[in-house]
Amino acid sequence: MTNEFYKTNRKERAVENIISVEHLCKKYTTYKRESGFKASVKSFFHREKVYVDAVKDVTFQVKRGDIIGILGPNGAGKSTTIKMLTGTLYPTEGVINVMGFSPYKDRISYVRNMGAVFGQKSQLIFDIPPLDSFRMNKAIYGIPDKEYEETLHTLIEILELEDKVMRPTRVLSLGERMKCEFIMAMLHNPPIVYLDEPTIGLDVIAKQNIREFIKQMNERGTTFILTTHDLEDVQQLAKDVIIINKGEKVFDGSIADLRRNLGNKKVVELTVDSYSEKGIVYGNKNIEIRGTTVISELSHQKTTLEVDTDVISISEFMNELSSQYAFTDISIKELSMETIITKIYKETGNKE
Ligand SMILES: Nc1ncnc2c1ncn2[C@@H]1O[C@H](COP(=O)(O)OP(=O)(O)OP(=O)(O)O)[C@@H](O)[C@H]1O
Repeated sequence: MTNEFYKTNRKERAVENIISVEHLCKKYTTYKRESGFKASVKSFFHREKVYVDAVKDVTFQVKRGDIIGILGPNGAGKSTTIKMLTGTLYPTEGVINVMGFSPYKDRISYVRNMGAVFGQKSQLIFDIPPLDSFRMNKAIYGIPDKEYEETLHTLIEILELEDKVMRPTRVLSLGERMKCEFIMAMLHNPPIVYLDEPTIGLDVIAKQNIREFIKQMNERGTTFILTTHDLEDVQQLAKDVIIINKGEKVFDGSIADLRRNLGNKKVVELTVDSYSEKGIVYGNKNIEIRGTTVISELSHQKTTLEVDTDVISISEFMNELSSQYAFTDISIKELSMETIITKIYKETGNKE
């Protein structure tokens, strides 16, 4: 399977592009440093340059009102892409157009139109209550009093933070703090909000609260660009996904497209009767049903199979299975998102 295989483009919808990225590249320049005192002294006089192609010729568009998930393994170039979109890094090559702004060149006017939440970097001041940090942003963005009061009231209510925003930030839980980060990013009511790992380190309930908030804000019109390693974030939120691997875009489309591109596969979990003469023999990987492969054997009796439904229909598979083997339980599921993403990372990460 070639990388081209994944490059199905998202269908054009009859709404305007809010972000247009053309042939974006970022090359970092660093210096090689060897360890030891002698090498340190030497590097003072001569430093060998090292180039890192973090983003290579990436092109995509985002429609107003979308939630786009940017996925990729560690070091793929996601944060670099987000930093170029927010204007904190300049591209080495290529063009970014966000609502007519060039993020890096028009930084001052652009920041009024976008917000950003970085899961690993706080915008709140630790020793003062979030409310004071919010007031600081009110002043920075020049938000009129009435608008500020209304937006703040709405955000505090949706995020259920009424009794929290007056306590010092340092005493808040991670989940409460993350909700306050969202208020910081959204007080000036930006049409676009960038989220870099917004649910990192949160418990399942806090994650769910944040996801519900993002959904509500999206229904009110905010466009979100989200990078995450949490596939549940993507499944629950993202309308479309862009996958980057080794700096290159390797997929751009919906989650349904992603499944289709991998072929129509189902995962079958079988529990076999170990006492039956017809039972699948433990350790036997040669299940002789066409389009079927054993992907794992959890125990003596539990086996997981992958069935390619382009080769054999599920009813044919069931007929063959029951004529050849005895089983006591069966479940048939879609390929998990994790399996799909792992396959894509592997298949697109191996080339040089
Ligand atoms: N300032 C920098 N100087 C040199 N190389 C850098 C710099 N920042 C990032 N890189 C390199 O660029 C590549 C892409 O990094 P980036 O942080 O964009 O990846 P990522 O997809 O966000 O990864 P992760 O999921 O681990 O956060 C990596 O190889 C990284 O080591």
